[in-house]
Amino acid sequence: MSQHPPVPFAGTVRGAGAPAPAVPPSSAAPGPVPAAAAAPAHAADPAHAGAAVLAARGLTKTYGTTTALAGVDLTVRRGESVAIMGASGSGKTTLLHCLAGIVRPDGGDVRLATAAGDVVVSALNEAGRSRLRREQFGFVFQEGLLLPELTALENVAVALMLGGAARPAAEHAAAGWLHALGLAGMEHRRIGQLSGGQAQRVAIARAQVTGAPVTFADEPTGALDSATSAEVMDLLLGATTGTGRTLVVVTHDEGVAARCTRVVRLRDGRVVAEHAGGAR
Ligand SMILES: Nc1ncnc2c1ncn2[C@@H]1O[C@H](COP(=O)(O)OP(=O)(O)OP(=O)(O)O)[C@@H](O)[C@H]1O
Repeated sequence: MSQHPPVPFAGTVRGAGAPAPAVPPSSAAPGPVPAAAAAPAHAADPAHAGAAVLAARGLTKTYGTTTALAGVDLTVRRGESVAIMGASGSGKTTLLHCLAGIVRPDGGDVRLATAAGDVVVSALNEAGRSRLRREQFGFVFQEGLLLPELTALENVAVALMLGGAARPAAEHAAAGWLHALGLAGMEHRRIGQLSGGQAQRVAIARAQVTGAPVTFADEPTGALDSATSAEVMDLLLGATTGTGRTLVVVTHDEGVAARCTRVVRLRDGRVVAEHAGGAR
């Protein structure tokens, strides 16, 4: 994993307008619910439930002489939580990065269904993929994506501000998510002043505040103890599939996979098994 340079929020391409802040899940603790907030219309639309949101066909990726992906087909449906598992080096992170438009595959393609029509993610240039990542995807990684010099509130609000939202509206929406995820009172702490589990909650809030239909998580609980890990997974699932959105999670943890609706197992860059997870 350390060899990847994931920078999901890099780039300065601006969308046509500010993204609408998403509403925290209603089951979460009451809080200052963001005004005029709504997830994208298609995110929880029953008419779209179960429809393919991401489809990868024949994905290949090599690094020098190392084959990371050797022809992967994978369809992810709206509202699913898909766990990608496999031994170290089997290609999990590379697959996640290809699906999310962080790296371009050498061969095959990735298609994303959006409200505006299908997008061939793998055919976009870096600017297009950067914009897509900002508008369509949320990211919860084990490390490195929260900005340590910013507060929890600023880290969440920046996801909206990168899309053009005004600071007050972005901070209002961010506060709603932080409150919903149990971080009321910690809004103004810097990331280094939070525990690992609290920092992951900030990452979840940032991934959800834009209403992104698909969230990608890479070992989101890898650095957490088992009790905190269960809490973070509860919150991550509640914020994504709990509101009709979609989660793709790379994990070594069978406990995390058991919470998902589907498990995909990789070996040597190929899908070798696929089965329902415990959540189905
Ligand atoms: N940027 C890179 N440069 C060179 N080789 C790479 C790069 N990224 C990944 N690889 C190689 O591609 C293969 C797949 O890596 P990947 O990180 O996708 O595996 P993984 O299943 O996520 O592993 P882990 O569980 O250890 O994170 C590995 O052999 C890895 O060393």
